[in-house]
Amino acid sequence: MTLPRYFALIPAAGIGARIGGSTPKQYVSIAGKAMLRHVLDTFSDTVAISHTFVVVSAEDGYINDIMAEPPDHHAGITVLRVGGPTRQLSVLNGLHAAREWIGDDDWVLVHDAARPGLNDSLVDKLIQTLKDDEVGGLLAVPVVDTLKRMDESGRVENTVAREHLWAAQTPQMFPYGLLKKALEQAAAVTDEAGAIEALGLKPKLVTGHACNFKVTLPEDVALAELYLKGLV
Ligand SMILES: Nc1ccn([C@@H]2O[C@H](COP(=O)(O)OP(=O)(O)OP(=O)(O)O)[C@@H](O)[C@H]2O)c(=O)n1
Ligand SMILES: C[C@](O)(CO)[C@H](O)COP(=O)(O)O
Repeated sequence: MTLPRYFALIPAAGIGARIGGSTPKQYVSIAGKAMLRHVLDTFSDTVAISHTFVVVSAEDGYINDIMAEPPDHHAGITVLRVGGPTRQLSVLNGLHAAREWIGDDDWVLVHDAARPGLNDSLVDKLIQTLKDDEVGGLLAVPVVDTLKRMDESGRVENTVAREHLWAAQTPQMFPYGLLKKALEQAAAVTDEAGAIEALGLKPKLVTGHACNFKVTLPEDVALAELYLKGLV
């Protein structure tokens, strides 16, 4: 019996509209290197990860420079120029493109290139927690703020009960065959777990960390810099 392997798949085909700027967000330099490079190095440094697939747009003009940078430990990385119009389609296109290398029972860890603060300890924690799980799961953090729903005039509609509410992070880790089927069948979802839930399954929540936040808005770059320089 062969043991399941663990593959990383990095959707990195966005344009970073909310952060602005001329450079796609995943290539913005933070603490001396591009966000995507931080992510690729984390998975390269994670012993359990057999190989990493990074999904970029067909016209991406940055990835070749990233892959050319030393140290040359990019042997375990394959660039897939199959990015789609949505994150969901970029991930699904990547799964299809990688089908020769990944078995249905192998695990796929999908991680946003926009979360450069991920570290190998969090990846190992996710793998160790889920490796015998029937479904898979995701890193997430419990909501600690009181949540308000806004009405059309910009005022509070109501307060949303925050008990049992968690903010999803990535990686989100599922068996290749299940994940591919779920994403093929799902209507528009903003994360892999949503597609799995649509099958009637319940992904497991694994506590992540604030350092693994998604760089989305301009002010997020400075915070990511602090984390990646070890200043917080
Ligand atoms: N069509 C898309 C859209 C997003 N992503 C990736 O999905 C991750 C999370 O998406 P997000 O933070 O929304 O990035 P962008 O879509 O680039 O940002 P924005 O929504 O502000 O344009 C990012 O690594 C992004 O590159 C992708 O691969 N393909
Ligand atoms: C996958 C994700 O990071 C989980 O919180 C989030 O859904 C991505 O959303 P985005 O709008 O594509 O950044």
